[in-house]
Amino acid sequence: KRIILPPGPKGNFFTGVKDQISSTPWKTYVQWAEYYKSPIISFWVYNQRIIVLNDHKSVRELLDRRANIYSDRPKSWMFHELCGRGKSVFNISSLDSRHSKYRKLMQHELSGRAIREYHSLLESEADIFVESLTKEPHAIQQHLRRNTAGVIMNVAYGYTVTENHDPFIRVAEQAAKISGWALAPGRWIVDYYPIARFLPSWFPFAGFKRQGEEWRRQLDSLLDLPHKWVKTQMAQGNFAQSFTSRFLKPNGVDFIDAEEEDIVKWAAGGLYAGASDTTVSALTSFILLMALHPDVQRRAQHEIDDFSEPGQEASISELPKMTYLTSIFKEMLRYAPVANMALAHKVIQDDIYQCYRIPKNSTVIANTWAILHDPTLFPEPFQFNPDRFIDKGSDGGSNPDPRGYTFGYGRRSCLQFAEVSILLIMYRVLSRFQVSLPVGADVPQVEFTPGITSHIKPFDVVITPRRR
Ligand code: HEM
Repeated sequence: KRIILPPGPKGNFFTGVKDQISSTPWKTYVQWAEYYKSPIISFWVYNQRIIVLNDHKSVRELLDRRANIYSDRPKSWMFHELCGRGKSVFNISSLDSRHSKYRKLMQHELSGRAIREYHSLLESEADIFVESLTKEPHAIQQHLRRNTAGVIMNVAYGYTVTENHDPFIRVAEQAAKISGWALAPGRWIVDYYPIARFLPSWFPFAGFKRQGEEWRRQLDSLLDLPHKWVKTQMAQGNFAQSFTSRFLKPNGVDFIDAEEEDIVKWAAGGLYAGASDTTVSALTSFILLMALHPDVQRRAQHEIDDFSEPGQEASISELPKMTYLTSIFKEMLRYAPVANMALAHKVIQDDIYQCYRIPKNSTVIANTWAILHDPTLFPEPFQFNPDRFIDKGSDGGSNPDPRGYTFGYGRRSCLQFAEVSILLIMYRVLSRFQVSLPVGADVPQVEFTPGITSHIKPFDVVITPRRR
């Protein structure tokens, strides 16, 4: 067979197909895949060759099985270089030795058995969440944000968030805002013509350079702030154990290597960035979907009631045994994917897949949304139906587990910690509250926001305490 590039639209000589991509690129890519009769498509955006994988087979084969060459990240010159974020957990090149060091540290602390260490923290933050929701049921978004930040700030720095307008949360939110501006696609000329980075800062068209330098200063100090706080607490002998403290003082001995300390600082910074918006998005979807599907909610509550006596809560380790609750969790991640296209990967050497040539340095995007809405994998994909994950035995069959897609791929995939923290809040909400639409309200259409992290567009729900 002739080895060719995957097919795709040609676009304009200077900008490629930039102007043909809608605000929901995952849908545009599905249309192109259908038009070109190939699940793998390729095109240019400015000077970047993009390859999009729209089916589960190519994603598994390339991003997972060939992870050794498909786990790099494409470079955003504005964010990585000018704003100095190239060392962040999400952006670091897979060829840099830091990449495997970050992953080892994070997996050691936040995957597998290690997660058990955090059960009591998760339980006490969930208690605070239930109490706040009982007092102010209309402020659900604030409580979800507070819960997510409370958990991750404690895990990363041993810092206890005491109020919704906590100063450390403001710091982290400011960093997230600046990152969003610096990463805005198509906004910075230097991302597409990297040679522009050599312009002197005073040059008339070099506003981006001055902006990058200013953001770099701000982001550096936002990253330093919580790290320095932990060090001060440790010096005073008055600190809670955390990801940072454990690595700064392993076995009670002071850490002295500046490079290793820098690695810990960046890894801890990555935890908040990874956890905050994603967890809030998943839990918001959960609340809205429960209001829209009272039958699903009722069935989950029956299951929960069978597991624990009235007035008692099941422990975290019992949650995975609740098969219907777990099915709701999977269906919510499938129906309303938090990250429709994960994060972009980059391939570091020329490769061949089927009859296609995948050139070195291409940006490779997994269209997670397309896979999770593929009717051959998930029949009636636009229906919210947790039953699809209940094992129906040899004749019924069930749909594949969406967690294999929604948390990303290969050597860039997410940490397991996300799962347990979300499942616990789902359980507590169903056990203690009733979620419904306001009386007499029309059933709203489910719509999604665009962006790297997608949310269901909010609508009014009523949350009332539930008696068991
Ligand atoms: C619903 C919740 C979450 C979802 C859907 C989610 C999804 C993702 C996705 C799609 C990626 C990118 C994978 C790729 O590039 O292939 C990722 C990476 C990552 N996530 Fe999550 N995430 C969630 C929660 C969390 C939480 C709670 C944490 C921290 C405790 C976290 C930390 C990370 C980290 C550190 C990475 C690393 C990436 C890298 O090596 O580049 N995430 N996640």
